[in-house]
Amino acid sequence: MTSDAQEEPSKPEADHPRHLDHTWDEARRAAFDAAQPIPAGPVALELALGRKLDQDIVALQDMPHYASSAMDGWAVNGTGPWILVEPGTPLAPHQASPIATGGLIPAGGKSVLRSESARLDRDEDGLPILVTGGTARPGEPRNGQHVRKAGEEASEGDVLVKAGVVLNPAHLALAALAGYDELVVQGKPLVRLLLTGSEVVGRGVPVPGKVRDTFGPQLPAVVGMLGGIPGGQQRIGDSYAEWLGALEDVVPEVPGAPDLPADVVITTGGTGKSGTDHLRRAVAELGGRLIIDGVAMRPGHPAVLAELPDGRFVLGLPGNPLAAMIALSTVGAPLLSALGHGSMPTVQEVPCGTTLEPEPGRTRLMPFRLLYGMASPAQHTGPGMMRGLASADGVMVVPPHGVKLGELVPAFALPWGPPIPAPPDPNARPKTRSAGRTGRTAAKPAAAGPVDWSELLG
Ligand SMILES: Nc1nc2c(c(=O)[nH]1)N[C@H]1C(S)=C(S)[C@@H](COP(=O)(O)OP(=O)(O)OC[C@H]3O[C@@H](n4cnc5c(N)ncnc54)[C@H](O)[C@@H]3O)O[C@H]1N2
Ligand code: MOO
Repeated sequence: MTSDAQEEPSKPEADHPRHLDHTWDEARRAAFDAAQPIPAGPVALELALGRKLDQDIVALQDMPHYASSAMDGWAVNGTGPWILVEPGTPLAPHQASPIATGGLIPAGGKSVLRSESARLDRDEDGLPILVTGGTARPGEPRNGQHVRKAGEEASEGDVLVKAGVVLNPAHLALAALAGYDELVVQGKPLVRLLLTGSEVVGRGVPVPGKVRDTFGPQLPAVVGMLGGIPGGQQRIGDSYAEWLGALEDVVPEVPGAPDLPADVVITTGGTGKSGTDHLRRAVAELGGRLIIDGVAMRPGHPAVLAELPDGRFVLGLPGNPLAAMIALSTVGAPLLSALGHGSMPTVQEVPCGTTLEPEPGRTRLMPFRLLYGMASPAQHTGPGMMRGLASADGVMVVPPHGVKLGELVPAFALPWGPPIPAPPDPNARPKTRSAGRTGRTAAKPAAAGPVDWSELLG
């Protein structure tokens, strides 16, 4: 937030009750525990892609539900020559009527003669008749030939897709074929974005004092990757009235967004404690409760999680771009996972490629790059930067007591990146050299311990 945006009287930090920040682990746990899985419900077919089916898709009737022609040609009864009758009229033996692919086989129709196997002729009285010809093979049309029988794909009541399946495009097509307009799927959180800051511009190269919005282009995608449904974004300036109005409005009019209340509102900016940072005050005025108010970590320290009386969660991400993504990974990922029936996002271990000195009282979240299997802190990872994260392989969770070169350090993968490879098993026996390989020079002696490669990162 810029100082020219200060409309409200300054509220000194002393006005806010002091509390102890959550540790990084506590914050994750608190966010996960605060949420109940969203119950299953019906969603329109076109919105069901990627959702987990909660109720079997059952054939509502035989599929196909009527016998139809598989070819353009003639529906016929019995053997030819056939007398022509109007399409759709019941066919007596030796009668035929024109039919198109997919057309309903008329009563009495036993088979379909393809147009290229048929020829129109005249009988001795000069009346039009249909005879086989062209490409017709002997015996064509056999009984039932080129007829798609009713119930050939499924009988009424058959299970077409079992509950628990994650719906792909073909499932949706199958459900449509079966006549469904909606499917009952497992709950998933709808997430609206409230991007704040009068200095933030949405397009072009910003002039001094203005910054280009980093959240609009990335947050909807990341919300989706973390198991949420992106539900549109609103932009407001820095006044308290705008903050309060936007949080009060349960179903704001946002172009292209669903006409539904959000489960989570993610705000960006305004998490500080100056007079121009309004998140906490707006939450309090709306009768909400703070679940997390600061995390003992860097960056992302001022992250906030609150719950409003109507059940909406408000996740307050700091305005600094990297700090926001770290806060989203720490608090948002467990929250969205819990709301969407998921488990606590995994944290694994990776060998650290450098020594990181202690920093008592806070966990450092450091984007890293893997070099020779070891995590080396990325460059350009100031709270307002994105360059380091953009090329990172994951984020190290460096404990307050630091970590030594070669030690395992907790780490998590990026929502858009591949999993972090498992560290080598220290109990695995070293591979023996093949006895057949002779005449090679001896390998260089291995380094006594791990090597700090972090200087190589540009
Ligand atoms: N006196 C103190 N000042 C600050 C403290 C502190 O403890 N005492 N904490 C710092 C930390 S840490 C962080 S993080 C930020 C939190 O800032 P806010 O959440 O209040 O956000 P703003 O002040 O509105 O903006 C901060 C920064 O981010 C830029 N910004 C905002 N929105 C966007 C966007 N959509 N795209 C790109 N950049 C954005 C904004 O221009 C500011 O530069 O507070 C520190 N200050
Ligand atoms: O969250 Mo702030 O740096 O810790 O940018």
